[in-house]
This record gives sequence, structure tokens and C-alpha cells, in this order.
Amino acid sequence: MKIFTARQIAEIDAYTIEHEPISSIDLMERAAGQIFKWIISHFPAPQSCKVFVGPGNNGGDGLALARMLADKNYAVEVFVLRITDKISDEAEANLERIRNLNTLDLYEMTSIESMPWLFKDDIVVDAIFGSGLSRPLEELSLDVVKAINASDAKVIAIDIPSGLMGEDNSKNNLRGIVRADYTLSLQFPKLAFLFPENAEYVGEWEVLPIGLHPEIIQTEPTAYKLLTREFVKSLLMPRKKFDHKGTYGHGLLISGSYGKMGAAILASRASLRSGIGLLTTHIPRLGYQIMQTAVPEAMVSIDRSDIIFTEYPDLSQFKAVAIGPGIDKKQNSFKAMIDLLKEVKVPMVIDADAINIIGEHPELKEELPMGSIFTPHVKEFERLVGKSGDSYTRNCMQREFAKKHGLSLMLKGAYTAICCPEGTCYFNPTGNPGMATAGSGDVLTGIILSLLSQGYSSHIAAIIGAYLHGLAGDLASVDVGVEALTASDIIDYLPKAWLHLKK
Ligand SMILES: NC(=O)C1=CN([C@@H]2O[C@H](COP(=O)(O)OP(=O)(O)OC[C@H]3O[C@@H](n4cnc5c(N)ncnc54)[C@H](OP(=O)(O)O)[C@@H]3O)[C@@H](O)[C@H]2O)[C@H](O)CC1
Ligand SMILES: [K+]
Repeated sequence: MKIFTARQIAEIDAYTIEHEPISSIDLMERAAGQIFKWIISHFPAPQSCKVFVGPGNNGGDGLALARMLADKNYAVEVFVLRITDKISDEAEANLERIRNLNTLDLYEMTSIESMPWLFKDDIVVDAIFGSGLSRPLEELSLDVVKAINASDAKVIAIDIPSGLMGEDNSKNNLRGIVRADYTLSLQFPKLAFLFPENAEYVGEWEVLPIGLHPEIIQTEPTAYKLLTREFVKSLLMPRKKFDHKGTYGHGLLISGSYGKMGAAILASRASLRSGIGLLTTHIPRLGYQIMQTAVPEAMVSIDRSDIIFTEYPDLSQFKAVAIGPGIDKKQNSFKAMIDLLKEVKVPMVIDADAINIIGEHPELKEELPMGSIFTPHVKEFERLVGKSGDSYTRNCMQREFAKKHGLSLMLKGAYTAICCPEGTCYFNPTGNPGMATAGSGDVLTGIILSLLSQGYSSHIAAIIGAYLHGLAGDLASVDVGVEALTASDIIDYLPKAWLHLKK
């Protein structure tokens, strides 16, 4: 699903009005109708509804919604914030439609003195500002937002919480943003919904389709996309009857150190559960027996060191290489890593301490094989790319790094972001907080190595890998819950995740 900027949404809106064709007031009626349907299905018993309305079309949506709710016997009070003399034509028309209705109460607010008391059982509809917000809130709108946030009422934001910018909130006044329980976004999610620091404003969010024109949605370019099952499924390569294990590639996993052999086991098992033809796992000598016992399907390559990674086998037979899970940052590992980066010609997955080694030796960034995939969590990301004060800026740095070095850079977390060399950033919707657990990243590395070895191109392997990993975690959490979920559970649910994805 494409994610557009506020400016693009306005263009898509205008295109729809011209080419469907539909009048803009009817499009607003359609948007309000969708929100109305959502509210009556989630809050079916008519109850007290206080609708706060701003000067633009977001306010217009709120006014049309107020009329619909009043018609359905909800006790509706509408508060029109007189912030400026300007009011959009559609908001004005919807204001006229309710001005003489006796089914609702209409108030004009010129100061915070007329702010009503908000009760716990009230539904507050936030229709003050939408995608047309151009600057941080001040004066009356700021005061109203603070009062809404101080209440216990259930807050439903239309399109986007008022005060939140669709993309960049690095210079915003964070005290002037509505903290919604639910955000009902029209047709597309906003980029800001996918950043962790905005979760407290957005609450639970849903996208409500309002029938914007499919032609422009398809042709309008965007750098941001939210993955869907249909899209990820469309990337899968079919398996053919006469395929053999050579068809699905031979991958090399460099993993494990003294005390961290579990990482090698987890990544190997995940790789084997994701369709790889042959897997060789290179480990320090001490791990030999445990590896052969725990993962009999994997071949083992033994390092001369008992405890760390210091060398690697002949690379000619491998279609892809993964390095990082459970290795250490010792000097000899660093030396072996330099040699490996210079020699390797196939795509690589670079994870964990392998990322940290590169972060500590920035000169290595110039050696990175094209088509590599980096899979840092936020701390590793900072060591590799640099620090930033907010997620939007971090995302810009991430996209820039991927483009500059010609590689895929995945930032792990809720809505894992995968930035590709050509500039697109995909966000992954699968996964849950139970997956923030030891070994979860090792499993992901194993899955991606497996996909690369099977011949998927780097960014596609990263996309399928992230989606599948999160899906396995989601399916596991249904049965084991989020607290008890372990990395081994994610592996155990990979078969179900594959079936679910291909359904
Ligand atoms: N997705 C769609 O296609 C549809 C969306 N709809 C709804 O429309 C809004 C967007 O409407 P728009 O009128 O563009 O924007 P707003 O409602 O957010 O309001 C813009 C007006 O507010 C002024 N403004 C902006 N920031 C501030 C501020 N901080 N303080 C005071 N005033 C502010 C702005 O003035 P400018 O000076 O910036 O020009 C505008 O006057 C969308 O979110 C949906 O809810 C349609 O209903 C259906 C189709
Ligand atoms: K809003």
C-alpha cells in the first residue's frame, strides 16, 4: 500500500474530483459516511459525542459526521473553533446544513472559556486539522487540544490527530498534538503513524477507503510503501517439480562464539525452515558437537579458533553469505571480516556484531559488497549510520545510506523499515512486542540468508524475510502469548507462516 505526503493526497483528491468525476462536497460526504459507519459499528449504543471542528475540510468532515450521528440519535454537540475568518467552502456548506437542525447543539468557540467539560463516557471527535496542517498549533487550537488531552474521554481523530504533521514532526510542538485513542485515516496511512514516538498520539489506527481514483493512486510515485500480504505473496517464486536442492542454493552462515552458539543454531534452523537448498554454518571449533546435534541438516565449517570467528571457508560454492549472529568484536574477527568483505562477490546479510565492527571501522563502509543487506536494530543503526533525534530524520538518513552504498538497510522494530538502493522505503506491518526477545534477530538473518541463496534479489529477500519473520511471530503469539514468546517459537511457526503467506 502506497503512503503519500499531505501534498500528494491533496493532488489525488483533486484528480478524483475531476476524473471520477465527483463534487468535492460529495467526496466529503463519502469520507464522513465511512467514519460514521466505523463509529456506529464500534460504539453502537447512541451516546454523547462532542465534535471539535476546524476551518478546513477536516472540519468539514467533522460537520458532516455530526449530522449523520445526530440522525442516528447520538447526543451530538458541535464546537466550531473560530481560529481564523477563513473557512473552506465545503466546511461552510456543511455548517449551513446543520445550522438549523434541532437534533444537535452547535457552538462557536472564540476562546477557551467556552470549552465544555469532557466526561469519561463522551466520544470526542477531533476534526480540528487534518492533512492541511501547515504549522504547529497555537492559541485557541493549542488550548483546546490540551483540554482534550487532559480528559478521560474516548478520542477519535479524523484522518490524523490534530497537530501531528503527516511526515516530519522534528520541529513540532509536541504538547499541541491530540492524543487519540483511534485514528481513522482516509484512504492511506500517513508516514508519521509508523514512527514509534507518534504512537501515543495516533493510538490504534485504521485506514478507511473513500474511493479515491485508482488511476492516480497507481501512477503517482512515492518513496514510502506499507507491505501487504498480497504484495509479498506476488514476490514469491514458484517451485517446480524437477527442482532439486541445488536449485535453492547453498548459503554460508558465519555465526557463533564462546557462550553464543545458540545464535548459530537459531539462524541455521530458521534458514533451513525457509527453503534453502544447502546450508554451511561456519562456527568456532568448540561449537562443533552442539551444532551437529542441534541442527543435523546443516553442514559445519570449523574455525581454527576455539572461541571466535577468525577465518572463513572457500567462498566459491556459496550463493549468499550471512555474518553476525553471535560473533564477537575481537581484533582477529575484525581482520577476518576485512578479508571477507574484500573477497566476497555474492550478496551478504550483515547483522549484529558484524554491523558493530563496521560501525567502529568506518573505512570498511567503502568495502561493502553491492547488494548487501544490513539488519540493525536502532542502537546498531546509530553505530553504523549515525544518531538522530527523531524517527523521520533517522528514516531520511537510512534512505540516504542505502542509496549511497547501493545496499538494502533494514531498521528493525515495530514497522521495520527496509530502505532499498533505488530509494524506496518499505514498512513491515507484521510482528508484535513479543518478538523483542533474545535471538529474534538471529532468526531473521537466517531467513534472509535462505532467501538470498534461493536467488531472490537483495531487497526482495529483505522484504519477504521481514514480513515472514513478523508473521511467524504473530501466529506464534496467538498460541503462546507475547510474554512467553521465544525465538525458537518464531522458527517453529515458520511453516505456518509460509502456508499463510501463500494462501
Ligand atoms: N483524503 C482526501 O482526499 C479527502 C480528505 N478530506 C479531508 O480534508 C482534510 C484536508 O483538508 P484541508 O482543508 O486541506 O486541511 P485542514 O482541514 O487540515 O485545514 C487547513 C486549514 O487550516 C489552516 N491551518 C493549517 N495549520 C494551521 C495552524 N497551525 N493554525 C491555524 N490554522 C492552520 C490552513 O491555513 P493556511 O494558512 O495553512 O493556509 C487551512 O485554512 C483531510 O485531512 C480530510 O479530513 C475530504 O473531506 C475528503 C477527501
Ligand atoms: K483531525
